[in-house]
Amino acid sequence: MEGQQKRTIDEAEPSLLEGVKALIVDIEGTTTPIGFVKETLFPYAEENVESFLTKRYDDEETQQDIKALQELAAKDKADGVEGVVEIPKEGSKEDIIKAVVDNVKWQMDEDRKTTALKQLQGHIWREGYKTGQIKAELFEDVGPALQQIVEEGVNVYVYSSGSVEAQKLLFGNTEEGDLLELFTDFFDTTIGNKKDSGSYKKIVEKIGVSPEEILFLTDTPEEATAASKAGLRSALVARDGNEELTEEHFQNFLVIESFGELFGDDDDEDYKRLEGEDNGEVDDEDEDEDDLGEEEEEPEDDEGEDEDDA
Ligand SMILES: CSCCC(=O)C(=O)COP(=O)(O)O
Ligand SMILES: [Mg+2]
Repeated sequence: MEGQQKRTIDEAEPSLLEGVKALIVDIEGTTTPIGFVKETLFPYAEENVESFLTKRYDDEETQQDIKALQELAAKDKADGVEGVVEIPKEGSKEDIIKAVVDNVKWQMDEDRKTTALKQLQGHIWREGYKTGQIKAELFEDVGPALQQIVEEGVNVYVYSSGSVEAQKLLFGNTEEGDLLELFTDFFDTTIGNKKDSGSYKKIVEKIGVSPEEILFLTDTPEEATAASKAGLRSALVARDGNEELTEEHFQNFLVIESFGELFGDDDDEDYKRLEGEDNGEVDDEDEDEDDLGEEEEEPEDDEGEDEDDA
């Protein structure tokens, strides 16, 4: 971000959460490193899709996943989508599985965010989380910040292209433990595309507060634009490993590098306590960095105002 005109939140500014009743967070690139999604989740789905389909072919859930992928492939073909891998509606189990696997690999190569692909991926990941092969990574500021936000009475929601089941698996199996209790509800592309403002209008109706009382955090400018068009507040999250934001994005949106920047002066210190930040002035003898659930003692001297560390 060197040389870019960043509209940061300086210490004199009020909390970005001022007047916010609901916070909606994106996952990939916002709460979770893109590297974890691309280097752990996606390879797991790709490597296991064939064995998963073979083992679970007759399950009702798998048959629904296959049907959704068949319908999508037929639609892609009719729409003239380049490179689409067709899936026959009928055929032997082996032929169908082969076509589905090829279609899934093609969609994943294109990083498509289709509901049909995302549903199947979630079902494949379930096994990986259950066996402990997958543990979800979060940026270190996320858990403590969300806990603080919930304690302040703000409801927290997720809106991701990953299926609701995949979202719950992720937040239920993080390296910091099960964080599901922090979230009020989850939304995925069954409500609509994340780049379509209509999706945010539907989410506003479901949440039941006015759009201007909702803050949406995402790494994707087109999603922030769509949310803003629906009347929500939105901010971009710039993380290591994310696509570079342009000068225009910095002009049009507030950009944060850590959820710690959401807090104003008043509650910043509470957040830092939860995060377990050691500024050299805290007696941390009994501190447990991983424990998001317990109150910790007040720092003896809390005048230090460190910058965030994203
Ligand atoms: C449970 S999220 C898995 C990651 C994923 O499949 C994805 O497409 C994430 O997209 P996002 O909308 O969270 O950026
Ligand atoms: Mg994202």
